[in-house]
Amino acid sequence: MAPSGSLTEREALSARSVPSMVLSDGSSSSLTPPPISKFEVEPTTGARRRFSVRGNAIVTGGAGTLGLQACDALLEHGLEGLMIFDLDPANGEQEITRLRFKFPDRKICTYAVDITSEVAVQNGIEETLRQLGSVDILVCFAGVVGCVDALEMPASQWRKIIDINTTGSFICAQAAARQMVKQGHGGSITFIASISAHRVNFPQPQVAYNVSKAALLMLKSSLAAEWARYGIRVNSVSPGYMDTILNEGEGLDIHRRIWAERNPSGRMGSPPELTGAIVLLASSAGSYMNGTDIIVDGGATVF
Ligand SMILES: NC(=O)c1ccc[n+]([C@@H]2O[C@H](COP(=O)([O-])OP(=O)(O)OC[C@H]3O[C@@H](n4cnc5c(N)ncnc54)[C@H](O)[C@@H]3O)[C@@H](O)[C@H]2O)c1
Ligand SMILES: OC[C@@H](O)C(O)[C@H](O)CO
Repeated sequence: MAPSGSLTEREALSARSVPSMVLSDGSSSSLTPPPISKFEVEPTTGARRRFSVRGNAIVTGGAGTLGLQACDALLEHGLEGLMIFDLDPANGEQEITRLRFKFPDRKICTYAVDITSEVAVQNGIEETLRQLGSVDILVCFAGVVGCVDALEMPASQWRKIIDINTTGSFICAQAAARQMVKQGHGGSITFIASISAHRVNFPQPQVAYNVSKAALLMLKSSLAAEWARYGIRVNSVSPGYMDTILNEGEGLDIHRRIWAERNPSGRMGSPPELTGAIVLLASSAGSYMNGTDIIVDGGATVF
């Protein structure tokens, strides 16, 4: 507790002296710091839990394997309300019911939405506001993969992968950020890229997927630069090969062995192992993280 008459930490931060910058024409300009999100604890406040997640989140692809794990972890760390956007939320019905039992005091909603449609995403934002009252966090898991030799790939398949993984993530980020700007207390946006954004996959050909995820890294940096003035942080997480349905199926057994062998950790990742990075970026512990990418791959990209 601050002694009487002294400034509280937030007051001190708002009242901190604004540095003066001398411009090239000799005049001077004041640098106005962007607002600190009301959901983020100021860096020097030690008493509060640094990894607590506050406010309401939209998780796209939240009915998928990694998205569901992330929802669980965000709720575990204090998330107040959750809206899952997914093409088919029914796919995750059993797990979503389990989350409702595990966190009976939180509001957990779903909305069937194709993230490539601006109208559908905007309708989803409005439904989120009706159900939860605000949009403070967005995590974009919705994505698809396609393993096709580049010489054989029809342009329609290329377009579909780019449209969902890259353009769909942009549409969601733009709609959420517009709402965050209106609310006036910032927010956190996290894209799910991949090690495929950093390295070409081996042995499977995935040109469109690799390009779609690499584009997300530049999208993240560009939006981080544009939206920091509103207190909105934009980051990404790049998972390596995780043990999920996306990486199961006919012919993938040999791939799975190769992916494990080419990894210094000697194995694929388990879905909960991705959640630390997601919670960090959404929580007050990540309050100075903006425009960054966190690789969670067991070391696959060191080679
Ligand atoms: N599993 C991995 O090893 C791995 C590695 C790196 C990156 N990733 C990325 O993580 C994300 C999630 O992967 P996952 O393994 O959980 O896959 P998943 O298939 O289990 O989940 C993806 C979810 O996205 C939804 N979706 C697809 N298209 C959509 C659209 N147009 N609109 C709304 N929702 C849509 C699906 O219905 C599904 O629920 C993907 O973006 C994927 O590229 C996964
Ligand atoms: O790079 C790994 C992932 O992005 C993805 O799971 C994989 O490439 C799908 O086959």
